[in-house]
Amino acid sequence: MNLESNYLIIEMAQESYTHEGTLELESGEKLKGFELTYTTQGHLTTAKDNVVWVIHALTGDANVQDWWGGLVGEDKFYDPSKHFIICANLLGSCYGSTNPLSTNPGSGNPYYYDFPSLTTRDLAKSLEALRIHLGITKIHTLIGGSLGGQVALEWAYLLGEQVKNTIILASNAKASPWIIGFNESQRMAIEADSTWGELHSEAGQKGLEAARAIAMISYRHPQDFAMKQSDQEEKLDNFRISSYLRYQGQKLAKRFNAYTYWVLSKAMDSHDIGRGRGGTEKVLSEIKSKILAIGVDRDLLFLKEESQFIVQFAKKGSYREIQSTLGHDAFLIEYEQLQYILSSFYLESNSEN
Ligand SMILES: CC(=O)SCCNC(=O)CCNC(=O)[C@H](O)C(C)(C)COP(=O)(O)OP(=O)(O)OC[C@H]1O[C@@H](n2cnc3c(N)ncnc32)[C@H](O)[C@@H]1OP(=O)(O)O
Ligand SMILES: N[C@@H](CCO)C(=O)O
Repeated sequence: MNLESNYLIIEMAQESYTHEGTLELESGEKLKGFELTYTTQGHLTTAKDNVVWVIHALTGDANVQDWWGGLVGEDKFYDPSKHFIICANLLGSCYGSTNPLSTNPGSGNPYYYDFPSLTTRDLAKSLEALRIHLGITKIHTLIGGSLGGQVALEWAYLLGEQVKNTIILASNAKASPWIIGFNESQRMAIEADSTWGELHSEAGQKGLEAARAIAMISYRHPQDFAMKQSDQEEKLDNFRISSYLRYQGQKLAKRFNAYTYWVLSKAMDSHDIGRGRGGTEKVLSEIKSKILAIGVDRDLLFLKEESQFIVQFAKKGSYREIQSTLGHDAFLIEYEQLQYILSSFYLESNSEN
């Protein structure tokens, strides 16, 4: 794609990047080539200073407007008439990038259970390969929530001066035992599915439904369920929340697979920006970009204190908070607050320059 073109691209373009070389993974395993599907919107200025790179969460994809439409799009906060917006489907994810159902060049069959384990550092490394391929030398804003925030923080460390603003929503610098515990219980649900271990794309799908139901409890706050899922009539069984969680499980299983869920939830567990680099505090203090960490007051999964911890050690860090009964998922839904927080951050940031 020609990033220098003066032709104004407002429409979203979806492309695929093929990395021919071997990706050396943190585990010591190697991925012999990989593909990343990515989208771009808007056009790069001559000064190449308007790149907004968005990183999706666990089950998101490269079509950022589909899942963050209140923030990205025409006349929205990140507007393609001003910004050059890039979003790539994460390595391991099933929305067009190399994942466990892709063909293993070693065997000619899908990887299935032989797909290598990935860390957030590996995910950042694969995005770095795409950045180099696109010739992007400066990222104005790198932004992501949850798993996307973890990958963004990792990448911000690697990028050094090449990123100006890093915005981390409902995320952390190191996976907590609480998060790993939730993910482990979800993987146990997948393992308990008798089809898990079979060699086909549908293996573990019922387990995935249960995994999503468990996850939904961690993505929302009890107040949200009390408001939306309380039964009006007196009941002994068939509660509204039960139907909600079952529905959410089925909804995910229709668009996702258990293999990718396994790989990306493991990547989330692996997250520790300090590993092998002298510790979390040291690494946070070495990140060159400004960091805005946005916590959610009632996030029960990624606690707001974990966001506050990031800015406590970052050299140029600030913290803002979303107030929401939604809990963790608020970063995907509370657009008004997000716009206010982002506007005030850029205003403050620009006045310092
Ligand atoms: C191809 C793709 O989809 S790409 C990937 C899209 N997803 C992502 O990018 C990940 C990020 N997004 C998300 O996680 C989610 O979309 C969120 C958090 C933003 C919103 O979640 P939602 O499920 O839409 O919201 P919510 O929790 O309010 O649930 C609403 C759904 O539950 C249903 N529902 C609500 N209560 C009940 C109940 N008691 N029983 C059964 N169903 C119920 C609603 O009818 C609605 O169904 P619908 O999604 O078919 O319209
Ligand atoms: N609701 C998000 C996960 C929480 O970050 C998703 O499905 O990707």
